[in-house]
Amino acid sequence: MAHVKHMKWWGWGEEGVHFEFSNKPAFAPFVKRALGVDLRPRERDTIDFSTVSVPAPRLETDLLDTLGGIVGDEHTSTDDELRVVHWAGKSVTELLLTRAGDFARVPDVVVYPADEDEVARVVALAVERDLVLIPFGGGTSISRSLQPSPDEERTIVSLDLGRLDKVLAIDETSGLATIQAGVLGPDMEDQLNARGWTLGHFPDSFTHSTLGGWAATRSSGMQSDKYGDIADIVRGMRVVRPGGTVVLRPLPSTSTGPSLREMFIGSEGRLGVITELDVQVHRIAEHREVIAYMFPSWPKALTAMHDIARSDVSTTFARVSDAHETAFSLSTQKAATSLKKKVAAKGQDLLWEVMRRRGWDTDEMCISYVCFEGTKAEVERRKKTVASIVKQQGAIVLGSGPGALYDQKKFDTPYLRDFLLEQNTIGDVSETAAPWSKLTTVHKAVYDAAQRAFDEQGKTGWIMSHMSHSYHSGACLYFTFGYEIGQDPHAEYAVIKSAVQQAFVDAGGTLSHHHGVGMEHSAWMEQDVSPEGVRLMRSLFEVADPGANLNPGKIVS
Ligand SMILES: Cc1cc2nc3c(=O)[nH]c(=O)nc-3n(C[C@H](O)[C@H](O)[C@H](O)COP(=O)(O)OP(=O)(O)OC[C@H]3O[C@@H](n4cnc5c(N)ncnc54)[C@H](O)[C@@H]3O)c2cc1C
Repeated sequence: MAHVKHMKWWGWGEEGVHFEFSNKPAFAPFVKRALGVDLRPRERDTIDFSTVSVPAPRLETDLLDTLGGIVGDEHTSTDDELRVVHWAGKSVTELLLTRAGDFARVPDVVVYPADEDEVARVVALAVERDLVLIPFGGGTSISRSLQPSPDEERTIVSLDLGRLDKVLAIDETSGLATIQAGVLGPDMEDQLNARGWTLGHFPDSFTHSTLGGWAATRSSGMQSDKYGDIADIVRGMRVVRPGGTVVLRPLPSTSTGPSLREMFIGSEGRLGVITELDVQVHRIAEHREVIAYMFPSWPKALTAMHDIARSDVSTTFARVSDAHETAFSLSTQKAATSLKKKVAAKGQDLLWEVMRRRGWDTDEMCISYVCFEGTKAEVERRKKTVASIVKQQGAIVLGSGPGALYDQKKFDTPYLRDFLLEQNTIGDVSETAAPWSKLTTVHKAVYDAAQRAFDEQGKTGWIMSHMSHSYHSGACLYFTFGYEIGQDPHAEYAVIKSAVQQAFVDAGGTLSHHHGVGMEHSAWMEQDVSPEGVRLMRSLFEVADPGANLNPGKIVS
């Protein structure tokens, strides 16, 4: 079998890695206060695969042989657990269905091509035999862009790109790297770092997602302020389609009609299989620091973030949590065990006391992290400018200690959702982007909508948010919400998630800044890009894929 790393079948990340709260004394009281839930110690470390039953593969034996003839028998599989690993991404809906073994339809076979030629032969076979082909990167989709339609009658092939995992070349003069699409984030960074380069693209899902997946979902990483979204980073690509391969050369810019590059970015497997990308890479920064600041209120914090974005200071990221998310962050602090940590904790208590004396309402304070990269001198200069901007809004500089901690913990949070599910509690996220002039309105509209949805269902719910990913004209607002699961998990989730999504578009935001559309968000597409926009997109998919063989039903139904 192909040596490709996969996440656990029942949740996020690696077996044996969990969110742990026993070493975080403020966490259980916080959850009780916010959600009314009494946390229990974790009862199990894994879920036994034999607790679920998987529909038998539906495929003709000659098809398995034919696929084996293309990629090698050892690179095809009809194994139940592997098919379940490939059946869906990691949205809450999918996690609930997976844990319950509620699989309407799973891929019938998983194939692992070794190169573009094998991908092309599998794509041609899919059209010839009328199969459904779903490209699979790391399986981290959070918008149901992998899950097959429940009533799909045809044989479903999951095309796992995991063996296409190499950095092929670096044009060191231009800072352009040619990289295969199936490489996982950490493997790619290792290969680039070994030659002194970085892509600088770090989504929260970085550890388990792939370059091809990022391009196919129009991803954005936490350092997009400096490195850009994936749409800015990708300069060229190769896309295998039923009729041939589209080759877009790496060009800094071009005026050759509507952009095919833009058309493939975000196409979620519906227009072909991305096999290779040319991406802008950067020399690893000489010096990097993340500095934390505390603001007295959300409006002041947002003003400071906007002032940073419109100043001439280049930050790698600038983000700020609202008061609810700040309270959550503080609740996840570990118990102070060493003398050094005890002194730091005492220092924090004293700082809060000083703030109260200054008239701060500590329930309203908002923590912010700003990252600086460059030479030591550049970083010092930028830190000074940002300090003067944030001080105009009354912020206190907390320094690099909390910033370093944030930097280390940034990829741990995804494990929290599985932990909460075990506690019969939903914790999920929805994100948007809006112009600076509308961010406050969007923030309030989402809070109000979520509260109404919680009230409607008699739930004690919690919502929190941060602002990140700044642009000249606006920024992303990222919301996390939670509540205890009741009688009908899917119906309750639909009400709350829909309320949040609808508030985005009603208040002037987009349905998603970086999670993509899939099946989860397609209901809002007409409101996002207009009915005529959806008609145009649908026509494109119909013409580009008349047999609906390529990941049908995603983005627009
Ligand atoms: C906990 C969590 C945190 C997340 N944080 C972020 C974040 O910070 N930023 C962000 O942008 N996203 C984030 N996501 C969403 C997700 O990680 C992204 O959508 C990511 O880009 C998906 O990459 P993947 O390799 O896992 O793709 P997959 O999930 O395997 O596939 C996603 C879609 O892309 C298609 N696809 C994959 N590879 C190819 C290919 N080579 N050619 C054509 N189509 C392809 C698939 O068919 C599918 O439609 C998060 C998700 C989770 C669960």
